[in-house]
Amino acid sequence: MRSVLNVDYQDFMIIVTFFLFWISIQFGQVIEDTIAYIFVLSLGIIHGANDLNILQKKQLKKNNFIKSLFLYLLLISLCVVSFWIHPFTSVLLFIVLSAYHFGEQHLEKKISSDQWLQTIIFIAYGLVIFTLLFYVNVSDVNSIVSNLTNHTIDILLIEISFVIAISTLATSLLYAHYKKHILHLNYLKEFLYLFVLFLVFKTGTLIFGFAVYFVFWHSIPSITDQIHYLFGSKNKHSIANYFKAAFFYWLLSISGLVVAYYFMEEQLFNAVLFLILFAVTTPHTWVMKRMKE
Ligand SMILES: CC1=C(/C=C/C(C)=C/C=C/C(C)=C/C=O)C(C)(C)CCC1
Repeated sequence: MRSVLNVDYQDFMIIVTFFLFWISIQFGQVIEDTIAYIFVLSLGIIHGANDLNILQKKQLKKNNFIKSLFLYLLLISLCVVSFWIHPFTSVLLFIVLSAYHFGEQHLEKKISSDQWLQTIIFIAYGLVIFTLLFYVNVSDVNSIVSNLTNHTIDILLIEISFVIAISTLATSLLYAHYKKHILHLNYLKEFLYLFVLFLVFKTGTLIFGFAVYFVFWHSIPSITDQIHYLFGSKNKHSIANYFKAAFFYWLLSISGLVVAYYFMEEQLFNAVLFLILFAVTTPHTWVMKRMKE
């Protein structure tokens, strides 16, 4: 039943993505980026706001929760230290980690391989998304990345990564298929999803393209999984409870961002924004992995 729900959602999302593609043709940068920021700052942030509640539910015993909280904070510190030691490497690390996280959300219910093969498939899938997005927006990506790290991502690196990612994805899926590890994967539909996303990436701005994947293909399905995990059902009551529980952390994040935006110079604000994103996504990826175990 859960997988059926999931497939229905993706059929619906392809229509929403077509609509967003239309928006990206009709409107210019200001409207696209405004829409993108509204969605990222609302649903995008909220989808990570219940991490501690999920961790607490997973670790009902108090001692275990404190251990996990410690690990959660340790992961945050590691991100900060890695950015401090070598910002460019930590940007690349962040992209690979995010690729895994996107791949896990999209494919986890469709493939039942062992952990290693799943990890490879998830990273390869996520890297296909990121390399497509970065390839068609390379100059905008580099103005952000160079502002953060004083380095740029060479277009050749993006092309090579795309070829490696897509061929790894194809061969590992073929192998998983041969081993009968594929549960519900419609190759044609998956190809169509990627194609429509590519159109949005190509016609929209970088931030709009990113927001379309991040919010509609990642955050909303993740929120529905989290609601199911936290409250056991996906009715109106559970949805309201989920948003109530997330509200405090969401407000805290938004207030922090507003204060930082007004009090920091642009360059420092960008670095802080990246660092927060990195330092929140890393433990979030770990919490989601634990939730799905
Ligand atoms: C490097 C880079 C980007 C990458 C952002 C990533 C990798 C975000 C991942 C977020 C996740 C996984 C959130 C949690 O669920 C942007 C913003 C596209 C702009 C260009 C530079």
